[in-house]
Amino acid sequence: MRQKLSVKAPAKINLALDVLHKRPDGYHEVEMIMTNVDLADRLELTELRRDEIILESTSGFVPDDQRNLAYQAAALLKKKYRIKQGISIKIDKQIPVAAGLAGGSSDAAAALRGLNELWQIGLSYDELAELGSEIGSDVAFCVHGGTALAKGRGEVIQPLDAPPPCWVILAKPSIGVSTADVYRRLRTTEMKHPDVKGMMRAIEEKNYEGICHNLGNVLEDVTLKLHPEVRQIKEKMESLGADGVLMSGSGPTVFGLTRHESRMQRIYNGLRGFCGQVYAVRLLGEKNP
Ligand SMILES: C[C@](O)(CO)[C@H](O)COP(=O)(O)OP(=O)(O)OC[C@H]1O[C@@H](n2ccc(N)nc2=O)[C@H](O)[C@@H]1O
Ligand SMILES: Nc1ncnc2c1ncn2[C@@H]1O[C@H](COP(=O)(O)OP(=O)(O)OP(=O)(O)O)[C@@H](O)[C@H]1O
Repeated sequence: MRQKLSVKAPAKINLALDVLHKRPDGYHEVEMIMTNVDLADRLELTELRRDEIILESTSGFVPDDQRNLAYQAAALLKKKYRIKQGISIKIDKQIPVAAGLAGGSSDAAAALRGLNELWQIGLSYDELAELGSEIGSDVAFCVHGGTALAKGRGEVIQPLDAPPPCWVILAKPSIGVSTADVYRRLRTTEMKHPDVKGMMRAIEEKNYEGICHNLGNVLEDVTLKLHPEVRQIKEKMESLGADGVLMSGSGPTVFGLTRHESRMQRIYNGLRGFCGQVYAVRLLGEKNP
């Protein structure tokens, strides 16, 4: 019987994103607080007799070859651990692409976790995260999942407690944003830094109001200037009564927080039709099993 495994790949949002400086290697030194939400892709991994990697996805927007980050994860493990078995990766894509929600990174991380188990390689999450950061800066967080402070270029992970439960409304306009372009346009001397320590304290104290108060992302201004429709979505979400509103990552997805189901419904309904894709999901916040 061929071995099969199904792995979940949840999206992330950045509750806080600060950039300290640009590094000599071209990356930016960051301090970010990331957490998972229950919008997820699902990867079905099936062993193949032939030594090859086959990738399919339900989305027309993602590559199905070595450009796919989940393909790169499988290729990396095969090369490093001299795995001779082939693998079929089927991605049921639910996370919008190029959205600031780390869809590709989470698929890569899920492939690493799943193949580590399927091929019985025996790596720890720390080891998988280190490998994953060769693929992208967000992959390390996605290997661990849950809620974490990420430093370095995003690959140095310090786990945090889960924030208190709440609804997260995600709104993505019908544009894609290039992360590299947003970082390139960032002027590190003109930034309003978010209070990352304040956010960590609020999470530790399970202080929902404190979390809403400390939301901040230095990349937001860059993307808002490039795409005024992102600002319109922010303003709309605020006027519909979200307690805190912020752009995730390099955007363009904007998220809003509320604890009340009736208000979640109001925000969700108010945004549908106004904006490309809208989701109402829960904060996950807990680490991957
Ligand atoms: C915006 C965030 O998603 C927030 O979580 C991440 O910082 C970006 O993570 P990512 O998409 O996994 O990023 P990568 O694929 O590693 O890098 C894409 C590009 O973004 C820029 N980049 C990324 C991370 C970082 N700390 N500094 C950077 O300057 C680099 O130009 C890089 O070429
Ligand atoms: N499995 C994948 N899922 C989505 N995109 C992928 C995948 N593999 C490669 N890509 C490519 O990566 C690019 C960015 O996609 P992704 O959805 O990961 O962006 P993102 O949500 O902005 O990521 P981040 O928040 O980490 O910056 C897309 O243009 C896509 O072509």
